Amino acid sequence: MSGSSSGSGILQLQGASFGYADRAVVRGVDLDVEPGEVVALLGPNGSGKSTLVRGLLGLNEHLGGSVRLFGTEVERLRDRYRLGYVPQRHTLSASVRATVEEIVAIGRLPHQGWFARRSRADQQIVRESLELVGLSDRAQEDVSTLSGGQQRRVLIARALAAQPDVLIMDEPTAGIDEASQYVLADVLHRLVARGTTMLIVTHELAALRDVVSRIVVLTSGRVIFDDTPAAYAERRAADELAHTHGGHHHDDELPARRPTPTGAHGPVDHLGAPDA
Ligand SMILES: Nc1ncnc2c1ncn2[C@@H]1O[C@H](COP(=O)(O)OP(=O)(O)OP(=O)(O)O)[C@@H](O)[C@H]1O
Repeated sequence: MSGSSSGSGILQLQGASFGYADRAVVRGVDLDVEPGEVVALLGPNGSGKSTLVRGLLGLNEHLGGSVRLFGTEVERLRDRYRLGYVPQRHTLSASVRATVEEIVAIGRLPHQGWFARRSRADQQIVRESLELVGLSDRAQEDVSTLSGGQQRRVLIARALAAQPDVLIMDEPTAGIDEASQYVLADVLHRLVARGTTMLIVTHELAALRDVVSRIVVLTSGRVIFDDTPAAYAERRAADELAHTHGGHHHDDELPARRPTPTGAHGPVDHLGAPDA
């Protein structure tokens, strides 16, 4: 990860609202993300997860509150490459004729300029990015010959090649088979080991449960939960319990439902539900 920050935080949102034209979809969000945190952003369909992350990238309207990225007001941030973005459900079109390496090298453009040649250092960073996502052996292949999951990894490598200070991923595991989801989770583990700060929109928390250090839940555009995976598991267990017993009480069922106390990275068996 490159670059120094004028503030210690990566993302600092206070009462932040984002939306389209002047319709706020995400409202009053307070969120501080520190270096090294891996935050999963959960919520039902249409709750505003993509709107929030795309708002950070300046891809929709910032309608209120304060949004600071790396200590700088979002509107004044010049080095946009510091936010690495892997968009939702995006694969590389078959109409693009390019090798895996060429796609990843696009990530170096903010550093090298459009017309400059790639330096040895650029080439080394491209190689390292490919290695991190486990695609070194496919570098010279046409991207269109890769599977959906592999293409998703190419896009992660492209984002990493820009050496961002935070990696924002919108549903990195969506629409790919379960085996590929676990390969992707391995890639994310490697990034965690390097201290990469990540904000991951996901519905498939089960595949990422050992990766995330914090869970934020959005509902109808508002943050309704922000805590550790262990606290989230406890909350879900308590909700399930209330739901199961609602009104008529069966004492003999209680112990089976009691949440297990865990650490931040402890087992979080209840996290597999698709929506928060
Ligand atoms: N480009 C857009 N213009 C106008 N409204 C939009 C646009 N994109 C999304 N919305 C609206 O914003 C709301 C939140 O959508 P968003 O895609 O942020 O939710 P989400 O939580 O990411 O959903 P999903 O899990 O289905 O991806 C929805 O009502 C949606 O219709």
